[in-house]
Amino acid sequence: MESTISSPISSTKSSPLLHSGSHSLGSRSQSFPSLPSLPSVQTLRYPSFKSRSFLGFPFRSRQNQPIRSQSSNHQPVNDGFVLEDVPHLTNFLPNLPSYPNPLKQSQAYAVVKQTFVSPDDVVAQKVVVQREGPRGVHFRRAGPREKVYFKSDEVRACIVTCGGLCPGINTVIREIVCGLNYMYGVEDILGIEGGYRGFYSKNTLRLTPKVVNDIHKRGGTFLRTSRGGHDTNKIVDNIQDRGINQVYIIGGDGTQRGADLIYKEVEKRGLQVAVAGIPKTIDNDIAVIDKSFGFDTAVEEAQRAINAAHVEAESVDNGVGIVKLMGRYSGFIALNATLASRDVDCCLIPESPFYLEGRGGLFEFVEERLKENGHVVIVLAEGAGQEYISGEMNAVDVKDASGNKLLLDVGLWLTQKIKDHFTKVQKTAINMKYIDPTYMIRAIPSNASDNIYCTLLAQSAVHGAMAGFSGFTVGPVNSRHAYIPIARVTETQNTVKLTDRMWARLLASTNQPSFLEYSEGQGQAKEDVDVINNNMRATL
Ligand SMILES: Nc1ncnc2c1ncn2[C@@H]1O[C@H](COP(=O)(O)OP(=O)(O)OP(=O)(O)O)[C@@H](O)[C@H]1O
Ligand SMILES: O=P(O)(O)OC[C@H]1O[C@](O)(CO)[C@@H](O)[C@@H]1O
Ligand SMILES: [Mg+2]
Repeated sequence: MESTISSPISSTKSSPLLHSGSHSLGSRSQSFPSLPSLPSVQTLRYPSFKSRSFLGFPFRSRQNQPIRSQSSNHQPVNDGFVLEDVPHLTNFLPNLPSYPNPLKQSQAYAVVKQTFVSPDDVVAQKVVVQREGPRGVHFRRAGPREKVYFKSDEVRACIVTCGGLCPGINTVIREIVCGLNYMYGVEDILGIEGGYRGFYSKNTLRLTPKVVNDIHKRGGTFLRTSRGGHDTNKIVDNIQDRGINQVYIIGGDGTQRGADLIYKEVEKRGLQVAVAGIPKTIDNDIAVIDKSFGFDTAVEEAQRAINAAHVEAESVDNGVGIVKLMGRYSGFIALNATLASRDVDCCLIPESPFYLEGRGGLFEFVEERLKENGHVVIVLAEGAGQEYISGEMNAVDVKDASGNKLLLDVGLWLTQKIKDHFTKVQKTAINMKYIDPTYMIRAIPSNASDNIYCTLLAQSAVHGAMAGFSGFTVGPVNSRHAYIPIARVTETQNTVKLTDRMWARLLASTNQPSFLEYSEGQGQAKEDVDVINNNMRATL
């Protein structure tokens, strides 16, 4: 079992260096077999010196000298190291046998200098650090391990895809199948059809490299998908009944929550089942990882819609082009598409409340741009301005089968508002072109760089499962693939931080209003401004 990172503290059973940390991960309460008496925590803080020498991270300054503390005792500045580790099957199956990794014999890895990831390799969550600051949170580096905990001919793997579509799902499916087969000689791979409910309501598909050979060229998911239908007990019963021992779960935050429950139930039942999550979401709202797959493809596709809106708007008098993009709670697609395009005058996202009337409002801005350029292009994320629309329409909350709030159409609402303002208030005719490419940007196949990214994710997930890790999500953290505890990626949602430089870059690029200005009597309701300010505070 890969326990080397843990071993320096194995002799310090009651060490204060062990802590449950701010990310104490609830029920993941098993210790590693080599550390039978460790407290039931997974988040470990290491002693500065031990961790430094043991982990082989000589802490060096730019002159290649060990960095010394400014303070009196000249200890190397190397404390505050935290490993947020993922569970391993041997946590609850301590006698599980291990085997040499068959990759040793693989022709693909024949000339690789270092076939296996060192058990000591970790990935830092923060790469911008202060010289004297704590070393911070780390995750296990993803990749093949020297030992595996499954015999290839005893593996029965399954793959399931849940939630909304996203470019690249088929590439991930393909590469899990090919990775298992070509790297580890696994032949028994099942596709679960139609999301979580497919475990107990549908027959399985047999997946081979031949069956999945071409699927990456198509959008969507070869296995189909669904929302709702997560019944942990029924799913795990089914996993058990079918003799499945590796479960690959591709999906967004909801799916990963479901995967965590599956892992916990598997652990409770003491099953030798590796549960691996592969994060998928077009909204890029999954925490910890750098970026979700398919996001770049979607942003690229969004350019076509923005370009069309711009061409239409600039070809007529007083042309107003509006493009609605996906982004339920996070405006990353709109933000990135705007920054990439340069044709956008204003970008509206859920994280940044806006207002229409009065000084600093959207109407005033549109009027100015029309005067200046004769046309204006607005990009908005579907989750933007929801509070205003539902307030005006007295809308009741409607949810989808997974419990996600169904959004009101902000694109249509804004289109109407702008039209009304110009015809009724300004008495000016405008030429409105509204484009809604929301599903078009996620239903396409992934581009080249997303395809490569998907391949890495799939192979990392396969290596992790074969190595006996379970209850993990794989993903890039500062460009290095890591195994992250599932609960860690679902505890928060990744959103655009208005206080980060990226949003400032966008404002600097479009020169749009920040909607933070309020002047009494200018039409903007005081309550709306309070909402804006509260939201701003929340992002700080
Ligand atoms: N808290 C939860 N616990 C267990 N299962 C969940 C939970 N939330 C969602 N699920 C299940 O996960 C699946 C997908 O969830 P959801 O529809 O929210 O999409 P998602 O995975 O978040 O992806 P996306 O939001 O990118 O479309 C559904 O089958 C749903 O039942
Ligand atoms: O596929 P559905 O159920 O229409 O859901 C659409 C939602 O899914 C997402 O694409 C996330 O997967 C959101 O951007 C969007 O709000
Ligand atoms: Mg989701």
